[in-house]
Amino acid sequence: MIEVSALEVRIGATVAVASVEARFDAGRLYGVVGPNGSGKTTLIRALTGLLTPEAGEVRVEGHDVASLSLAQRAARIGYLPQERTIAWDLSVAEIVRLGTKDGNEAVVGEVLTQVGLETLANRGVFSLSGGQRARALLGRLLATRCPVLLLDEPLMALDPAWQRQVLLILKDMAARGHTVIASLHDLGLAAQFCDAVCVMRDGRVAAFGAPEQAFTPEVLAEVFGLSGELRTEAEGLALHLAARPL
Ligand SMILES: Nc1ncnc2c1ncn2[C@@H]1O[C@H](COP(=O)(O)OP(=O)(O)OP(=O)(O)O)[C@@H](O)[C@H]1O
Repeated sequence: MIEVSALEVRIGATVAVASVEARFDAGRLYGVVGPNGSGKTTLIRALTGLLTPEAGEVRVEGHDVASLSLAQRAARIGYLPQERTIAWDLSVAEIVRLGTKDGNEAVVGEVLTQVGLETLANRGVFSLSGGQRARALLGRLLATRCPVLLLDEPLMALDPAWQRQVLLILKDMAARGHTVIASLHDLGLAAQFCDAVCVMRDGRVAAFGAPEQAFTPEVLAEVFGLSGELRTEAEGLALHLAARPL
């Protein structure tokens, strides 16, 4: 569980996150959404403790994240950064193994299957496609088995089937009791898969709650500049957006 109170983060002269109050419960998948520059990455980095806030507090599993050592944070928080950089040409299995605490081969095998890379386990990551590399890094995160999983744009570079597959994996991790928070740009997928969404606008939380409560026509218009509505259909929630931005 993560509790955020009165959080303000400045980057240089920019107030990137302001007055954020939020609670992210274990066992749920949260989507952090918002236009470019609205503060999603900054919020996620503040939740990891990598950014020191100007004001406010982030409590992870009951502990002020700022008071935790790096090792204590690493035991509690798994983080997939937006930059998918890998410095060395390790094999896919070695990348996933880096996420485990003790090189647990059963976990490595399970995760390789989850991210669909079991047949590429021995391939060097430099020879992978962009989406395969993204899935290898996701595998490293999943292998941590940390109670809190923070993912910055985990669907970036993935094809439509894998975007859905990854959201199903994240839902499954939430069902296993993890607190899962992912920044997402696809509002339709966020509505379909997330238990709750945190809508960011200019560094502030514009709406927070179940997709059907947060994605109102007003929020879609005012925050995203889009005309649309969320409908409940046989398949679940479906977001219908007009082709043209407002
Ligand atoms: N290193 C930096 N120096 C100055 N300003 C920054 C820096 N990093 C971020 N910002 C500013 O902080 C604000 C929030 O940025 P952030 O990256 O958190 O947005 P975001 O919602 O993740 O955007 P995107 O959807 O484009 O990834 C923006 O106004 C951005 O320009």
